[in-house]
Amino acid sequence: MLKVTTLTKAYGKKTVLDQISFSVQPGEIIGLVGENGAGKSTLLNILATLQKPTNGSIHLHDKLCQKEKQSIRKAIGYVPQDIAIWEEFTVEENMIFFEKLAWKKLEIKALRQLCLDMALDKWKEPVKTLSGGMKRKLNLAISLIHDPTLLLLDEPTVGIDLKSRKEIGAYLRELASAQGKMILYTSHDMDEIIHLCDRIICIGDDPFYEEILIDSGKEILSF
Ligand SMILES: Nc1ncnc2c1ncn2[C@@H]1O[C@H](COP(=O)(O)OP(=O)(O)OP(=O)(O)O)[C@@H](O)[C@H]1O
Repeated sequence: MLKVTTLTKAYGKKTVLDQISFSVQPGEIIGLVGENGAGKSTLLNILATLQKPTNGSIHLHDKLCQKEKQSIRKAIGYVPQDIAIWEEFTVEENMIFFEKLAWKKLEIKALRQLCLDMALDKWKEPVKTLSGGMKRKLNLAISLIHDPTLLLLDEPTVGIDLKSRKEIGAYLRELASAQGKMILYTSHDMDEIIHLCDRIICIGDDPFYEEILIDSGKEILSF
């Protein structure tokens, strides 16, 4: 379980995240929404242990993340907004490269299966020839190499076509329900958020998001 308690982040005098508390159970997909600059990426960065909170605590599987950073990182898969893969390498070479950096080792067959699971079959193609959607799928596959229990996805489907979005959504649902992964997911696509997520966290002062989600039937937490 992930437990976030009264988490606050300030940059100088500006408080971006103010006393945020929530928990995530295995198998849950949580949507994070809010206007540009509301603090969604900041929250994901803090959960990924890449930034320190100003106050508050985060526990993952009962371990305090601020204290046990190294072991906590093994349980986290993080896909930032910007695609971070080698353009000149093939899909296969990228997967092998990142497998070498991962703490858990996987056979090539298993690496390939990770890509196939999300309908990415261009194994021998250079990444520079892939579409944006395929690159996002590869980024996601890379984040899964070490079999994390917590997946943090910052706009994983931005700018990609409906079919690829549906494929990624279906795969995330499968990861949550079949493998019990906890997924935190940001998107500006409210239909996608409503369709995919079990619960939704609205960040920021603007009530706009809460208002348009109110009829979704989903549990909404606002901060
Ligand atoms: N290193 C930093 N120093 C100072 N301010 C920062 C820093 N990083 C982010 N901010 C500010 O914190 C606020 C939240 O930024 P963040 O990127 O988390 O928002 P976001 O909700 O992810 O936005 P978007 O939807 O545009 O991706 C913004 O006002 C941003 O300018």
